[in-house]
This record gives sequence, structure tokens and C-alpha cells, in this order.
Amino acid sequence: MSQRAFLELRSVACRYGNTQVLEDIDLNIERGEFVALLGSSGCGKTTLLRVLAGFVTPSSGSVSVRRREVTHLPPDKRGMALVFQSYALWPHMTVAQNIGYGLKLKKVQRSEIDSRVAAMQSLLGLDGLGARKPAALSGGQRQRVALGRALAVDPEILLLDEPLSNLDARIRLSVRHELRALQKRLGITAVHVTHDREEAMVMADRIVILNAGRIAQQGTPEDVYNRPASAFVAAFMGAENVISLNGAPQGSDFLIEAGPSNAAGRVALMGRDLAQGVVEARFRPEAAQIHPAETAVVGPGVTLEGEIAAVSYPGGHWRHAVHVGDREIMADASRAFGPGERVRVHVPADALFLFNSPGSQPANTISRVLPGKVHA
Ligand SMILES: Nc1ncnc2c1ncn2[C@@H]1O[C@H](COP(=O)(O)OP(=O)(O)OP(=O)(O)O)[C@@H](O)[C@H]1O
Repeated sequence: MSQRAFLELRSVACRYGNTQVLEDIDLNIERGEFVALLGSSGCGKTTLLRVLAGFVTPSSGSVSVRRREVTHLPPDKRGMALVFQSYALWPHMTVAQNIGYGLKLKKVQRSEIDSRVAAMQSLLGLDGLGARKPAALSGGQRQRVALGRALAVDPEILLLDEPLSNLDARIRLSVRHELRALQKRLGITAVHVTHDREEAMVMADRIVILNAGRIAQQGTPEDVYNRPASAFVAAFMGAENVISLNGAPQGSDFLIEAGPSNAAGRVALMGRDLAQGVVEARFRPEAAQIHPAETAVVGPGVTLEGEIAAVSYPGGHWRHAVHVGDREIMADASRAFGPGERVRVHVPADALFLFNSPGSQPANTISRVLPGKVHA
């Protein structure tokens, strides 16, 4: 029998009334691992966390910790602590009382509580704030108090439900790193719910991407970013440009046929199971390389013929909306190309994600949902 994981979910399904919220969830989490549950609003992230915590009983399947099934154990018997987005601090209690709250419930001796609270304050940079009430703290400090309260009870597993989303952008960046460093130092197993792709990328050992209650893909940040297993994951991880191309597998490559708006190209299959015919190709704006139309572009990948429709400067690079055929894609460059300029847009093979086409789209059409502001 294979070695079982520290934290294990087996065939978990969950429904609220007639609504199926989670289905076929199989997940193994190792001791000390930091796992991010990533997905768009309503995909079931929080429900999955609540199943782990014991606040929601799955309609089928099991949850085990250290090979012991805990599916029907109450939350306080699971050795887990949960930190919420809202922090849920007691407003009438001081910082020290909030941090010591869980210990008091456990009837830990007063002197022991005091020393654990002092240790937590020091660990979290809250020294000198013990007598303050939450209302007199900044968002980042409140977040750390909530974390201190969770960590004070010495949990084996820390469950985090978007605890950083109420922080302003700058504090969020530093708290991400603090939280990750702390989790590593204490060797705690952490499961972190977020809809923020970058947050999951920088914090987690492993990202589990959920789509409509099912696991769409799980892997290291690098895996899910560079080797998306489906068009959904590619789009969710930022490869929002989508084009349809015609081609066929040949040996270890997929050969792209020339079309009205693209030159012939070649992409290594790398184990992908692509059928002959129309494929859906996805890529990120930053992966595309824009060249003047007369430039001869070489190298594996695909080269598209287009015309600059609009340009904007979001910072660090120029972003271009490019008409290719009757559609539009987004492509970045270190210099600005002018509206109306004819260009070639090359997408290198390693940044071009190909998938069997779900429908019967005609070849060589290009479509994309336009993001916010682009000015001509
Ligand atoms: N108590 C409930 N009763 C009925 N439906 C619920 C309940 N809680 C959640 N849902 C539904 O279950 C689905 C998943 O909700 P969940 O909160 O797990 O999603 P989420 O991925 O965490 O979303 P968000 O990022 O918006 O918090 C949603 O469609 C939601 O409306």
C-alpha cells in the first residue's frame, strides 16, 4: 500500500440543497506543505476549506489527518486553526486577550497563556501593542493578531481563508512574505484560499486550481503557469489571448499550417495529445514579440500578421491591441508601435499553449475578450 499523506481528501463531494458545490475532490497534502486553493468566485474554495476545518460535512467522501479519519469530527478536535478574511477579532478584547483566547477556551493555565501570548507578539512584531484594542490597530496589525490567535494554540494545520484580501496592496506584499516565512519556520501545514493568482504563485509550494467544484489542475507554481493542462487553466493563469490554428501532429512536433493571418510553424508536442485539425492556441500578452511587418521572424512557434489598433502604457512595457484578421489580441513590447502600423507578432513555442479545440471553430480566426483601458 502506498504511503498515505498527512492530510488527505478522498472522493469528496459536497452539496448545499440541490446545488452540487464540490465533486470528485482527491487531494493529498504533505506535512509542512503550503498549498494554495485558487479559483474564481463561487468555484468552491471556501467550501473545501470548511470541509477540511469541519464546519461543513461532505455529502460523500472522507477527510483524514495522519491516517485518522476526521470526516465527522467537530472543528475543535481536528488540530486545525482557521484565519478568516474578516479577522473576526473580538472588538472588546485587547490584542493580548485576543491572541490568548483559544488558550483560555482550552483552560490553559494563566501563566502559560501569558508566556505564549508574549512569544506570539514577539514572533509577529506586535510587541508593545498587547494592551490595545483592535480598533486602534492598522489592517496589517489586525491581520497579525488574527494569525497570532490561530498560531497560539499550536495547530498542526493552518487554514487561511483569504486573510490578506482586506489589506492594501503594499502591506499585502510584505505580509505574504512574513506569513510564508513564519509557516516555514514553524513547519506548519497550511492551506490557503485565494482568488489572487500572484499571491498563490509567490506563497505556495503547490497550487490547486478549482473550476466549478472540481480540481482543474494541481502542481507547483511553475507547473501550472508554464504547463497548463487545459484551456481553462491557461486562461486562468493569464494566457487570455486565444487563436484557432490548423495543424497536425508529426513525430514529436505539432505542425501549424499557414493560414490567412499566420505563417506555418512548429511546436514540440511535449507529451500533449493533440489531434489533427483545428486547435485552440493560448498565450500571454507578455509572451508575444512584436516586429515590424518586413522583419523575417524565425524560430519555433507561430507568427501572426496584424495591424496595431491601440497602444497603452501600463508600466514597464507598452501594451498593444493588435488586429489579426477580424479579431484582436494583446501583445507587449519594450517600445511603442504606432496605431495603424503593420506588424508580425511572434509567439515562441514554449509560450504557446495548444489544446484540442472544444468546438468546430473555423481555422485561423482569432478572438479575445478585451481587458480594460486601451487608448488609440
Ligand atoms: N450555505 C450555503 N448554502 C447554499 N449555497 C452556498 C452556501 N455557501 C456557499 N454556497 C454556494 O456554493 C458555491 C461555492 O461557494 P464558495 O463560498 O465555496 O466559493 P468560493 O470559491 O470560496 O467563492 P468566493 O471566492 O466568492 O468566496 C457558490 O455557488 C455559493 O453560492
